[in-house]
Amino acid sequence: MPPASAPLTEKPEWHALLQQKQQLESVLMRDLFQTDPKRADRYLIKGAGLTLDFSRNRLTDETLTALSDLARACNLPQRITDLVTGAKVNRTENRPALHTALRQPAGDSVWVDGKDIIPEIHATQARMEQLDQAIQSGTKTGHTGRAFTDIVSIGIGGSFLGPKLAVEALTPFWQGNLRCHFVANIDGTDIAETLKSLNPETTLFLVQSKSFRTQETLDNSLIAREWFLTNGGNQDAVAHHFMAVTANTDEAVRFGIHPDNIFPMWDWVGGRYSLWSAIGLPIALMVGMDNFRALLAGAHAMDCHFKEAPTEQNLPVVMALLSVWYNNFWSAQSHAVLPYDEYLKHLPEHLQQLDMESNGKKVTQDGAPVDYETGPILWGGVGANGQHAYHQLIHQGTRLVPADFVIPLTSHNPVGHHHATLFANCLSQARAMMAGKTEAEALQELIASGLDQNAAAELAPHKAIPGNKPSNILLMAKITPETLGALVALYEHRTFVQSVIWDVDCFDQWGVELGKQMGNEILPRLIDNEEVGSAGDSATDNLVALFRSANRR
Ligand SMILES: O=P(O)(O)OC[C@H]1O[C@](O)(CO)[C@@H](O)[C@@H]1O
Repeated sequence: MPPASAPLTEKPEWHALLQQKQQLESVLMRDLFQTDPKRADRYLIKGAGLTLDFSRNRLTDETLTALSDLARACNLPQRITDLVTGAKVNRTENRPALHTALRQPAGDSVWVDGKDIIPEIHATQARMEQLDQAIQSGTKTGHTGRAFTDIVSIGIGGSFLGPKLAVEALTPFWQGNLRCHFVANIDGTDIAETLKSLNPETTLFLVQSKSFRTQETLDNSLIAREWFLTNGGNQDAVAHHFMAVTANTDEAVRFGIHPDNIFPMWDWVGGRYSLWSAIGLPIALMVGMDNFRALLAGAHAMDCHFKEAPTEQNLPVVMALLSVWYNNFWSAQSHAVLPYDEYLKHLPEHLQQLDMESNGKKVTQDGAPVDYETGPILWGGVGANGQHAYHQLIHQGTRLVPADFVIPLTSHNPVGHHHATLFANCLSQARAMMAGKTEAEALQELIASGLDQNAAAELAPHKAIPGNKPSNILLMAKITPETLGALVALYEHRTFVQSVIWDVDCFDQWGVELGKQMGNEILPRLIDNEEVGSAGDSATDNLVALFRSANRR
């Protein structure tokens, strides 16, 4: 028998799954439902306020057991313990990844380099609460004494996507009359358009950057400060209007942020896992600290479920194993996330960074090239709009696109029959993907509608839908801080479990760095007045020349 550390594709559990795939190739899900009336019940699992219906997948109990065996063979239980106890799971950066600690209650202990980090996390939350209360009560105002009306969060990547998702998703919980704006892009339009509607006297800027070295964030913050100074502000007043969240306090102070206005981040929090830290300030200020704590509590409930639930009842583990199943055994190239809730419209964007920056890797933890596919392309958008766009490809295209439908049972906006209609749309899409329509059924329908045999036979192949397309449905009672926290934590753990199976470091992102480095080399060639040498290739040089002539001053 190969040792436990055998490469993934040499493990017997991998081969068992290859056999499963062969057995299931000609099996139709619609038949599985027909022969097993308990299928829907068996594949409905719950945790942390979320319900996962994974019955519409190409699997049987045997497959599920084989997937669980693979997880055990990859040491998943130990790897989960390592994650939550602060082992250095980010091996290439020699760091723990302790986003779970950010949502642990006071009184718990998690140790990093001999120091319990929980007290510092809660002290930071207390500072966030003070700021929230001071803004709400009017004791913290702009430099002229006027109450803040607008918050501008300047950050990108993980310092942007998570807070933006949560602020939008929790719109029904917004307090007071504060408005929140996000600026991320280095396209000047982003900051310019945002500033147009703002009054410098009543605007608070949050510079959000773990490293405080990210060009987009620093350049946008400089423009914001310049705008503030040229529109009635002054150097002393900057301290009233600019705050930062960063792990690099020295740089933030050098930039001009007052030390009292800096909230800490820690190198043991990955950017894309950071909305639970002070990077979540825009959320806390918009929905209040009680709701922010409820968000943390929802995520913590999912952490407990993740640590404690048996593999086949464990929501993130099952979802991750299903992703591996389709990615590695059925050649699915992508995965769709389809939130059937307007408030969750930014979920796919956040998950794109979470999943693709984490698992877009091509070497194992030991640096050996993988001989299997790793992270799929994650995409999606809000339902039912997608039904009138890309669902056609899911139903009748040549590619296999497993999908997650995410839908609350009740709506914050119960207008007319809208929510029932939305729910019906969601169920019908999942059912159509699963059951499809055979050519014989299409033919029968066409003849019944009055078409003659020949015309019906001609049309039937176009109307036949193959079905057998897998999907999950994730439900929650309503979108609340708790259920949102659980949902986002669920996907974080799903991402981690996939990385454990694929044996990749899901907490680094070296690929992003090369583009940043090259960008820094190209920029002077675009803006310096004197002649510049080659950027290294003629294609880049040609376009540098075009840009220079178009922007000659
Ligand atoms: O918070 P920072 O340091 O500005 O980084 C922003 C983002 O840039 C990245 O390093 C690369 O995109 C992300 O991982 C991170 O969330």
